[in-house]
Amino acid sequence: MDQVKATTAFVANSSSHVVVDSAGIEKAVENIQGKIPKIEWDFEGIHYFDNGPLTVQYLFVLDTLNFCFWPDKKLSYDDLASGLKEALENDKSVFDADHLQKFTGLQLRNLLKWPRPLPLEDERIRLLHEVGFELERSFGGKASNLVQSCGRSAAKLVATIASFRDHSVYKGHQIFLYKRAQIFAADLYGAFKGQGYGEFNDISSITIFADYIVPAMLWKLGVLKYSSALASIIESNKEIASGSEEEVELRACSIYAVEKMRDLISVKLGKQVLSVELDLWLWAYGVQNPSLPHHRTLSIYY
Ligand SMILES: Nc1nc2c(c(CN[C@H]3C=C[C@H](O)[C@@H]3O)cn2[C@@H]2O[C@H](COP(=O)(O)O)[C@@H](O)[C@H]2O)c(=O)[nH]1
Repeated sequence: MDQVKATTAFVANSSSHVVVDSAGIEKAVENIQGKIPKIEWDFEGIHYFDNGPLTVQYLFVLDTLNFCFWPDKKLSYDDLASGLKEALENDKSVFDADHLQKFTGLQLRNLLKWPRPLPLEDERIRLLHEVGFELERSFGGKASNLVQSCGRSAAKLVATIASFRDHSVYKGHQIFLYKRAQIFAADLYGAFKGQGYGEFNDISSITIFADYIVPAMLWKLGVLKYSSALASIIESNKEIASGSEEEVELRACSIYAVEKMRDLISVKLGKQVLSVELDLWLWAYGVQNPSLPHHRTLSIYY
């Protein structure tokens, strides 16, 4: 994902609200002491897994909907994953491409057993329809065919589903962040343990997935520093507009900072680590620390 790495580096070098702190990176890497805590994919025990194509369909639907939970104080990513899992266990055809194209908001809510409208529910439905349509049109209805068409390249997979168009224009430059597209590749890699549908020759090209948890964790570690104006917006839970300089900097600087951490780990500790591993570690700690303040943006990307 050279595009993601190059354009987020541009943001980190031009930023006004967020600073990637080299001393913070050095300290964080020193503290790791060569032992990045190994977090298992599905450490939460919430995901569907049958080692076959239906798991790929599940992960594709999951990552189609993997954004914006915070506006509902009770809703979390876990509710989405476990709701989709249960629905699939009850009806193996629930995520067939023709069904995806017909979903209504009420059906999705019922399927997740959620008593009120989901945040950005109309967008969630629009995306399900779009994904169902594209799967049927180009991949015989199956996400597993889409994955196979990419010949074990995570970068090609991300490019193919760049319909999860996650990019912004920042100071006149187009910036690529591709959170849900990259996390789909990482979910396959994690769920299938790097084998079968999860085998990629270029998994090291994937960056972290810039959501609202990882930046908060990097800030807590001292790797990211905020301007005082931005710090007070985040602390007071004030919304930050999607595509604003602040929002792009938070996400892009997170990606850049973790790539720098990888470089430093390689130089100092002689270890090659994947961004996927660093992401899961940072995310798992962040998500288990609900008092950690995070930025709030209404977004279909994360
Ligand atoms: N960077 C990054 N962000 C991730 C994930 C995951 C889940 N990945 C699965 C992979 C292995 C594990 O077993 C996980 O189950 C979700 N998110 C994001 O978090 C936010 C939800 O937070 P809250 O509202 O508190 O539930 C929301 O933006 C969501 O998109 C990740 O791995 N990395």
